[in-house]
Amino acid sequence: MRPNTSPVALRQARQHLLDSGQCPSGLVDERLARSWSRSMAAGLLPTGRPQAIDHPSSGTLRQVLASNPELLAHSRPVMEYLFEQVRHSQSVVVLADRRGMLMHTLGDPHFVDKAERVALTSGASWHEAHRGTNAIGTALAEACAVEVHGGEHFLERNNFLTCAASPILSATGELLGILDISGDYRNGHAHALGLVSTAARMIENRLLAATCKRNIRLHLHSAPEGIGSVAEGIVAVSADGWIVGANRVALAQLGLHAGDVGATLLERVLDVRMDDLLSHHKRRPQQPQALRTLQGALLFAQVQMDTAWVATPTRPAAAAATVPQQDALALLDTGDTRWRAAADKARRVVGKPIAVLVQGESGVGKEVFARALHASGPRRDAPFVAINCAAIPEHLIESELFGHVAGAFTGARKEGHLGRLREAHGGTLFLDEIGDMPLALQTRLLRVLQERSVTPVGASKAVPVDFALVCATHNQLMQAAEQGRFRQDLYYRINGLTVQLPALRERSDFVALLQRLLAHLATEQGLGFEVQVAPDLLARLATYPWPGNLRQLANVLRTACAMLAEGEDTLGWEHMPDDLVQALTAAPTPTPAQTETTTLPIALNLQQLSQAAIDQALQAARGNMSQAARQLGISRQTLYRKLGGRTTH
Ligand SMILES: Nc1ncnc2c1ncn2[C@@H]1O[C@H](COP(=O)(O)OP(=O)(O)OP(=O)(O)O)[C@@H](O)[C@H]1O
Repeated sequence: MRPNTSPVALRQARQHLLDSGQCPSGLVDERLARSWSRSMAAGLLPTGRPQAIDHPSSGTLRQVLASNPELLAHSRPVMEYLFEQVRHSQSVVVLADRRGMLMHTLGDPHFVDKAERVALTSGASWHEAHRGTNAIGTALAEACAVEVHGGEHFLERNNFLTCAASPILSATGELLGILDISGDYRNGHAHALGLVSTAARMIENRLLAATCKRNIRLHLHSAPEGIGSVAEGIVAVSADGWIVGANRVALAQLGLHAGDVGATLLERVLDVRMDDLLSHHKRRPQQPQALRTLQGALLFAQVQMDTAWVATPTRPAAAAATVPQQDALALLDTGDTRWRAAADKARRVVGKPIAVLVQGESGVGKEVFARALHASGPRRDAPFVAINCAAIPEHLIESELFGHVAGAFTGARKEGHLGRLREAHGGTLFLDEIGDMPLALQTRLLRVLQERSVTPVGASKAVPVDFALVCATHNQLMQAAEQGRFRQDLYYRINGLTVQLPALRERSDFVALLQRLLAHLATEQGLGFEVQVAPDLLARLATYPWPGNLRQLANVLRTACAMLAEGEDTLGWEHMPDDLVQALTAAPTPTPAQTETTTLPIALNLQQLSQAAIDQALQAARGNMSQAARQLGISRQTLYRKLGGRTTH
């Protein structure tokens, strides 16, 4: 496995293996020792036969071939080229799937016993568990290129072979299969490992170009002449700048790992903006651009893209039109600093191709926020399409989102269905409770976001779509992604910018918010006067934890306003629902200041009341902030905020 394992050491190691059934330490390369150990753990004996497994039926083989069409199609021409290089060394060139099953072989294995020839035909398994250490099985197990010579094979019956194999990876780093050269160990090709590794790179590059044909591709090399060679890096980028595919060279050039694909913006690793990259390409399509990686290395880049795709108008006129700006978010701002910070952040990306993820507890106003964001941006005259991923039955989500052609499945609408994603074309798609989307649909959604096109259920052609994406979740998506319940690449994709909306109990603008809600309700219910709240009730409402957040508060106030009798303009305890009254009165006894019923303007009144309540709680808790906050029913942070510049002990 390693050229410097001496024949003597190998012989000793094999003897040890035969005598003791143990893998000797220190005599052979570590990778070989690991592989021998795995072979023994699989129940194989060096002098024994391969693990008895049936040669698969032709149906099973057909299935395996049918599930790897792209891999086979792009491997065949490269295998032919490779075979030409090794023709005189009596070798076969083999392609195996990701489980080690041979899918395609080239060359006549006359160096193999007649009885053994079947082992080198399509359908045979060269998984380590079946045939012990061998280049295909070990390359799969170690996920890297390996060479296995003669006596390094675990089974003695394979000691006449020399094999070199390299994994073939997808554009996103997934292991697709193994390319291998096997021959008689006395005639083995001196450069088999280099050849097979280069050929595997060629297949990977062809696959990348095919699977990412809808994306912008950057061919990278440290010298302009290197572009187009097998040593070039290739990175596929979506229209909004996300890296959606890369070959191994590109990963190394950009300092990335396979796991970063789908989760990294190009401009985070290359010092260039997408607009500049594309405008240079438009002006001088044949001339490579000199770029710097963020580590400072110089790379030349040549852009390639499918012109038919790029020429597709992706943004309808309505969205592109310059309409006077209006700041709908500002209309929701009632002074809370955390809410305002979230709005400021979101405002900066509105109109740009950056997905926004709104996080916050249920009822904090995530959808209201997303609508305001849409209304503040250049797409405001186009649709805002809201989908609650948790509310649609799982079996309907697919057609609901992606649409279907007429009669695509039993129960499908006769006339077909456009699908919510296409309804959002030009506008904003709001995916609420995105964390509840089934995993299979996450994969389809990711594809839509990468390719910017939708294939309706039952349709054969993709339709371009263009929308701004805003997602919302009340749970920790990052955690869900770490636990495998949510696709990490989708998580990074929808999380161009995260904004966290504070829970109502954490907000410092309760009174202003309440006044705005009351003003809104007064208009909604045609009251014709300003609604007040009795100060003792207000003091209680302000310190209540509001588990249902703004939704709960808005509902309570809506019902209360509707209950105001003729001539009444002040909400009191009698207008509150019984369960809320119970919860409010179960809280700590109000301070004397809180029980005052003056008719001072609400804001001033509350300020005085809450300062008095805070002072009293702090006194009772002897300055212990956590205890005081608990008593007041607010968070420690809120208490600190409410104290503002005041010093505490
Ligand atoms: N800024 C606001 N002004 C007035 N009412 C609001 C505001 N934000 C939210 N509400 C009220 O709260 C209700 C819930 O808001 P929204 O649906 O946006 O919350 P959400 O965080 O998306 O909830 P969920 O997580 O349950 O989907 C709204 O229907 C509205 O009555």
